[in-house]
Amino acid sequence: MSTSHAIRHIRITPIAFRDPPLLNAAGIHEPWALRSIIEIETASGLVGINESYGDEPMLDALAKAAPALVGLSPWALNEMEQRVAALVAPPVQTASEFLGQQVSLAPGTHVSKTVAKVVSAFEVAMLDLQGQMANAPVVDLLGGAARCSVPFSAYLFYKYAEHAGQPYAPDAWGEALTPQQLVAQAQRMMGQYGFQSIKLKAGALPPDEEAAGILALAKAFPGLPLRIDPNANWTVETSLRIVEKLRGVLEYYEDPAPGLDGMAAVARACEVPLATNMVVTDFAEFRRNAEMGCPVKIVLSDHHYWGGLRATQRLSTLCRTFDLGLSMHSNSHLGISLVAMTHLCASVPLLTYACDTHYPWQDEEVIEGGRLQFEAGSLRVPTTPGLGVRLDRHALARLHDNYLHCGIRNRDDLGQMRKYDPSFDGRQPRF
Ligand SMILES: O=C([O-])[C@@H](O)[C@@H](O)[C@H](O)[C@@H](O)C(=O)[O-]
Ligand SMILES: [Mg+2]
Repeated sequence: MSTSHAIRHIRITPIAFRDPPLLNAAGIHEPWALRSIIEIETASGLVGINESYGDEPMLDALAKAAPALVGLSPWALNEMEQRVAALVAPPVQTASEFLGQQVSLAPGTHVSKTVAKVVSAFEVAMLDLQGQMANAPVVDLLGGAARCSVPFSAYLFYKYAEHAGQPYAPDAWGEALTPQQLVAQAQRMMGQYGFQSIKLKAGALPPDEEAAGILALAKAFPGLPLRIDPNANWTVETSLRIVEKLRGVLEYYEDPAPGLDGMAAVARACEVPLATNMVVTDFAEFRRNAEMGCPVKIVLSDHHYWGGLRATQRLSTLCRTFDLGLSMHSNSHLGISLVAMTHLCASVPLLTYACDTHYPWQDEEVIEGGRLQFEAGSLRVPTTPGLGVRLDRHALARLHDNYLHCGIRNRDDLGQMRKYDPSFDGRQPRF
């Protein structure tokens, strides 16, 4: 075997895993959630792994960018970023070309977001390789642990008992459409994971019903920090009316109204700090929030689309400079994403709130040893080299087979909701 650690081969494997019928502002989760598993292999036979989005545009972008890595050292993250940007982004136009066209190449547009996602997908796998080579956990490559475990929050959803068409047996969580069912869901999740704070995904039922849900949770879990996230499905007026009902109860108010202007209008009349994973999603949007006097006070980052673990560390420095809070957003994911997030959060001194995770909603895994174990709502930061988790190849083959047969290639919560209610129009803000 060669002693060179140059990157020789990149494998991208799309997978699908069971996902419950969770309601949100867009509609409802489909029976299968998609992810991609990234493997970067060196000439010496080491394999660095990662997990990212698995929709078709992401798979196309990963495939387009993968050749850029061949021959690179796993340490060459800056070079990787440049090569990926050159392959995924179109060539930069001159000012005169730009002025003559109706196109926007400003940061924050679709292309720069795609570059950030691809860079992140490769960066984490390269950090995993670096850790194996240096015999150090990823958190040490990021400057060392500021905490030895990372707190997560219970992430509650309104949900149906089963998927339309019943593609497999119903999940164990049952229906949650009333305050009582929501409290039962929370009790079950807290009992299993020991979380110390609660987030409710809102924007699905009429807002007063969702406010009643939060008030029932406040009564059932006195003193526990609570958050609500309607994903911008409420008007400014509704947002202000509901936050008044929830006076004294919320830790923060996540994306109540659409757009940074909508959030600013809510912020002007509301004392609860606003958090977002919708209107500050890249550095250009961060700048706009700062220029507006920071109506958003808490940035919910996500290394999968902010450009990786190091980019999120840079974001944390900015948050500290502007006196903003920082925590983490989540989508349906498995253990590799969770462990990458854990290394990152351990390395960021400024982590002001427990992070989101969809993990309790998944019952499948792609890593050896099965599901990661929480202690009192927190995950211990691995101390073994790299990410500290390895691919279970049998599980990978099974989840890839799910992908081949599930028939889903892009997430479509709106289309899925129309299977239950053909008149559902997905209009936003709906309330
Ligand atoms: O999984 C969902 O339904 C969530 O609504 C997700 O898509 C959001 O991106 C996310 O969890 C959020 O906090 O907005
Ligand atoms: Mg959110």
